[in-house]
Amino acid sequence: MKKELSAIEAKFEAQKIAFGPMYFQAMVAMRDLGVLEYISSHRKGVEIASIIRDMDLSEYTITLLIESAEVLGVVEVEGTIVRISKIGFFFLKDEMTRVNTNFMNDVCYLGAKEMTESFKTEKPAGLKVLGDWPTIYQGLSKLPEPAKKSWFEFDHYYSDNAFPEALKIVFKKKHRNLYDVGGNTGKWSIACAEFDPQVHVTIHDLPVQVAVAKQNVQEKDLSDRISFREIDLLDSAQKIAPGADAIWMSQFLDCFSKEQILTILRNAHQASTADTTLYILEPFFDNQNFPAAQYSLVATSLYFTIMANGNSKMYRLNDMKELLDTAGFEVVETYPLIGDSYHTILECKIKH
Ligand SMILES: C[S@@+](CC[C@H](N)C(=O)[O-])C[C@H]1O[C@@H](n2cnc3c(N)ncnc32)[C@H](O)[C@@H]1O
Repeated sequence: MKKELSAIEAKFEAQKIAFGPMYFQAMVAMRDLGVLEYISSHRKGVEIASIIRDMDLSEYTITLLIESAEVLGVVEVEGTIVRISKIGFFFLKDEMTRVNTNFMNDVCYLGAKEMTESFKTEKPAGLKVLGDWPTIYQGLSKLPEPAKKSWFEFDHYYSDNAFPEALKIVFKKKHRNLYDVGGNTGKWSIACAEFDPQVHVTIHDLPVQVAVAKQNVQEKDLSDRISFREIDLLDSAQKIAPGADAIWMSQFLDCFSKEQILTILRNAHQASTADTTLYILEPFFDNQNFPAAQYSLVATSLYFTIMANGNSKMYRLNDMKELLDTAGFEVVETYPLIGDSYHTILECKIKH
């Protein structure tokens, strides 16, 4: 059973919420000013006076950053010596933490102030700080820097980890014709074309994204193996064409509300026969091995609220299975937490 907190402990926890954004920015500053790296490079610890002497920063800056980091457990201070802690090491060196921090800072931070408004209107009220689009998807390829770099690093970090194992799973079957729905920059489609020399892939995405994917495919000299379909899958009049052996949706359905997911799955259903396999790759937040994964995925849902479209989120595994069932699909195989990733693949067929 969870230990009950004393009133003093609970009040302290509440302050962590109250001041969280300030500490977050202090750690970003400490990282970006190079102070954390400097401390980390002295593994046994370093005199605070030496940091002030060696770095082109004031005593005020160094001492306040160290005081903030000590509160968070990012550094340990003993007398006049400071050293990096295990938490500090992960904040500085761990790739997932770096990608998440930059995503929060460059894409989400300014817009997060519009959280209440976003929930009230179910619109991404924070998105206006990046551009004037109804959802972030119309603006992805035109995001201002550094938001664009951080958005794509975040998206690719998670899907890239899943792709090597996913390729082995998908190509256990021979697929001649594969649709990559929400194909984004074309990474998965290119990986498929390189993995199986006989497969033909069609990227389905919004026009702005298709333009970027086309360029990437041309650069890889794969234009005869990868085609494009400009499509807005929120418009149920725009039908997915029949003829696919496999329909692939990776980190795609979490971009939509449950009602919208049903519309999209029904669209996939009308394009499917008994020979079509639908693959869904998603990081479901309730089947993760590590608490850091669930914590990150729920925060990602809040990004969808304020910046992406105001009504989508990361889902539970069973939510997705129920939506698939309602749309007329059965899950024939579940591949949980494939490879070194947070993703599960649901392999689906139409119900007879
Ligand atoms: C989070 S990205 C996933 C990218 C890729 N599949 C991956 O796993 O990295 C979602 C993709 O869905 C596309 N998308 C969003 N709304 C869409 C819509 N209404 N119709 C078609 N594609 C859409 C976006 O443009 C984007 O490329």
